[in-house]
Amino acid sequence: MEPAIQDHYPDDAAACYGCGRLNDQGLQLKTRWVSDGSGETATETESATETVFTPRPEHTAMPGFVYGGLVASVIDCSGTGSASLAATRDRGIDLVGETGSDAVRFVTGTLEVRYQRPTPMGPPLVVRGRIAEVKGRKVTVELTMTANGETVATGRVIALEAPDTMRAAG
Ligand SMILES: CCCCCCCC/C=C\CCCCCCCC(=O)SCCNC(=O)CCNC(=O)[C@H](O)C(C)(C)COP(=O)(O)OP(=O)(O)OC[C@H]1O[C@@H](n2cnc3c(N)ncnc32)[C@H](O)[C@@H]1OP(=O)(O)O
Repeated sequence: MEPAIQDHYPDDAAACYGCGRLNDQGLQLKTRWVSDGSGETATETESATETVFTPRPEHTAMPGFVYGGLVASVIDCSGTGSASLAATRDRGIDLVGETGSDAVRFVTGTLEVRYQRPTPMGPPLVVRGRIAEVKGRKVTVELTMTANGETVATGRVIALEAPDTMRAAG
């Protein structure tokens, strides 16, 4: 399995509620390139990322259905994680070891979510991300969330490379 980008954020960038590996109360989302099964990472044009999360009872909107804010959170960090994967690969950085500090870090500039149908509570939510554009410090990612194979939400994240001043503030 491909490494999760969030396992390669340095400790001072690993507290995010959505995807920080050091946030015990958080969702601890993990985002990876989808490998094509051949052991090779897919090529630029066909590559996609994947983030999988199974909602918990406290993520309920109404009995049987997932809260939309949780859906947005999962799409959000899938987007920033995908942006980080893309920029890290573009710069030729290898992700090494179990945890590390080798990922390029991104924050959310814009988050758009379109709720296509009610999201059922129970099955894993699978988010596929496609890198639409890499432009300097800005990466645009288009995302689709499915549950039981049906699309429940689509989204777009414009992610910006985190300025050093943000890290100091954290
Ligand atoms: C907030 C604290 C975070 C601490 C992070 C510590 C470091 C660790 C980092 C990562 C670890 C993992 C964390 C995952 C995070 C999960 C998701 C979140 O919850 S993030 C929190 C919510 N987001 C914010 O609070 C951003 C608040 N906004 C800002 O700080 C700035 O607006 C920022 C950094 C996003 C952009 O400011 P500029 O000064 O870098 O950007 P300019 O140089 O003006 O523009 C560059 C290009 O980007 C576009 N751009 C700028 N802001 C945009 C925006 N908000 N939406 C879309 N495009 C934007 C511009 O139009 C320009 O595009 P053209 O090159 O002309 O094509």
